[in-house]
Amino acid sequence: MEDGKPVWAPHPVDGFQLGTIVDIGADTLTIEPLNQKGRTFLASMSQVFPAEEDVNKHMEDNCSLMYLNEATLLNNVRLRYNKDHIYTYVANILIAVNPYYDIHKLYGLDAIKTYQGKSLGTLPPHVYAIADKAYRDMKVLKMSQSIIVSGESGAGKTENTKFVLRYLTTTYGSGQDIDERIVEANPLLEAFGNAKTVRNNNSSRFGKFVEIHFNEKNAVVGGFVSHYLLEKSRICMQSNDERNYHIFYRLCAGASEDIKKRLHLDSPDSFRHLKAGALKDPLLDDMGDFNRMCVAMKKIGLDDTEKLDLFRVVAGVLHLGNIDFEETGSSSGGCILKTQSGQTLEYCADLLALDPGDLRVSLTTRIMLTTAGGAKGTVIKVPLKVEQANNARDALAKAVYSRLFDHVVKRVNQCFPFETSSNFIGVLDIAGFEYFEHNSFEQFCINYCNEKLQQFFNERILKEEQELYQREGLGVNEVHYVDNQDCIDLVEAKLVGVLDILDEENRLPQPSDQHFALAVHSKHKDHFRLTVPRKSKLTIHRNLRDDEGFIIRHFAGAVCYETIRFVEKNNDALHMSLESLMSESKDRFVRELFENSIPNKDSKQKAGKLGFISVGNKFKVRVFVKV
Ligand SMILES: Nc1ncnc2c1ncn2[C@@H]1O[C@H](COP(=O)(O)OP(=O)(O)OP(=O)(O)O)[C@@H](O)[C@H]1O
Repeated sequence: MEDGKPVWAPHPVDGFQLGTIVDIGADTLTIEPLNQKGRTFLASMSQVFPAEEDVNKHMEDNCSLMYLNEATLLNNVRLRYNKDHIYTYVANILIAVNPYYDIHKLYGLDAIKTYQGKSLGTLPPHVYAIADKAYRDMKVLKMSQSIIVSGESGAGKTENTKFVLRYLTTTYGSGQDIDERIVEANPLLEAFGNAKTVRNNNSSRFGKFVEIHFNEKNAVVGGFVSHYLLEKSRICMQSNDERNYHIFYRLCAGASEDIKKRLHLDSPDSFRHLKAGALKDPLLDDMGDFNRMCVAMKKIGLDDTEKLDLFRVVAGVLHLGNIDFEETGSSSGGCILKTQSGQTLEYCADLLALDPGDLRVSLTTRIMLTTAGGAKGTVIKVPLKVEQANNARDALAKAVYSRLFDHVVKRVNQCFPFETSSNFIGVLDIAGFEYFEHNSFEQFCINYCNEKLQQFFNERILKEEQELYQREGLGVNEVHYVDNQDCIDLVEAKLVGVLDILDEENRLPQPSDQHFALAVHSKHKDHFRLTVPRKSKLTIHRNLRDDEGFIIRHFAGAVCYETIRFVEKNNDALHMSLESLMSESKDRFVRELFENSIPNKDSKQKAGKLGFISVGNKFKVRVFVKV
């Protein structure tokens, strides 16, 4: 940095501001802002960066900047964004800024044609250029390729994923309607897996990996979607200004009178699972979206019966949520259904083809199998308290809806079948690093996933590239980066990793979130990456006790996780009575949703308690085996 030349110095709102250095201290610099002469301030040396000669000139590739640092990168991206150039490269990585409006001709057919077969960098940065590079690499290297799309909620991940899919299927499709089906599958997935949140009114509440498969001639032959960690808590609870999954409101708004009658549907404010959140959003047109969704369903080959099956289960989940319980007042201490819930129970039983009596019993009692003594294997019905029955009702609603979502994904996959394929291009659309005021199990899994992606990035971009520079004797200065293996081990190591500690807790006769949090602290007392909430910089977290949470120092920052409900959220198993109730539904569609879900009978009898299916470990295996 030279005297008198502009530099970028920290700014509380804009990130950085231009100024000149007027004095140099031991570790600080005195800066005079260019637009506020005479109002100097001190800035730490490590936060002041050299600015480009011409701060108004932008580059298509950040690597072409004379000085590449955080401030010049941000300025370059901002200059370009202001001119509607939302894409910028950093070598072969693409940065995209969400414009929140349709930029004229940016994605049309002409643009698709322009990018076909063109090397990266020969045309303005574009998501199509990345898609084409993946295709050409697949063809030349004869190897499957993957594109990772990452960013915070609302950044534009899903939209860009869709552009990649559209580009590949339009450009390298086989001309059959399979190409169209791959694109048309999105509205269906979004109807069941997206919701309005405070950050995005069409937020994907699940991660997905979409594979486009190609034959030996490198033409599209089919596709396959894998999904990860649908946010189940949303089914029974939303914050004031958020909503449940789109399908619930669309069905209430758009179904014909006949269907509404058959499904006993009313307005959203008559359902407990909807009325806690925002019922409407001025930017969402539930009725129009319902009609568009039906068109998409038809295009991907769903007939009226299949459509009605989906709607029936959605309605069943809504009615289930309206069932209320009250204490019996008897010495058994159990509960019964409130009288006014009788009709709702009938509706629910009708829609899910269950025996109303069995549903009533399954919601208010829990079946236990004895494991010892003379009466080994005897069935005992344990009455549930009101709170336990509420939990059982909600657990059932979540289980039914998430099985339905699994089914939707499975059904979508049947729309673009392929027998064999030579290679695929995969697009991973998964939430970026998350840090809210309250962070729970979902944030924990997402941030663990991002920690793994960061490691992949470190290895692939920083380590391997630098090794290449060294081999070729380029004499490029070494770029230092923080190895995050210790953080990954903290989460996934066998037995002592947080995921295994949590599984261990779930297997205890009386698992508790508090015991789990304490076990995490005791197993990692002096771990650099882990500490207790009272060490947080934020008061809100400092108020948590040691048995209520932990802080993990991630690559992107420290996050305080509140461990309340970690144990519950980590268990995908339903109480045995509810599980068997569903798998004995008189309706084939409902029955099949619960097929293969009953854990091995012997293991259950051995355990003599509720089966356990680990959500955390399922997530760990599924995300990283695929990518
Ligand atoms: N390239 C784009 N052009 C125009 N609008 C866009 C573009 N990218 C995103 N948007 C707008 O921003 C909204 C949010 O984008 P998107 O749903 O892709 O975000 P996301 O990163 O996938 O968020 P989440 O993680 O919450 O699912 C879109 O519904 C769309 O209205």
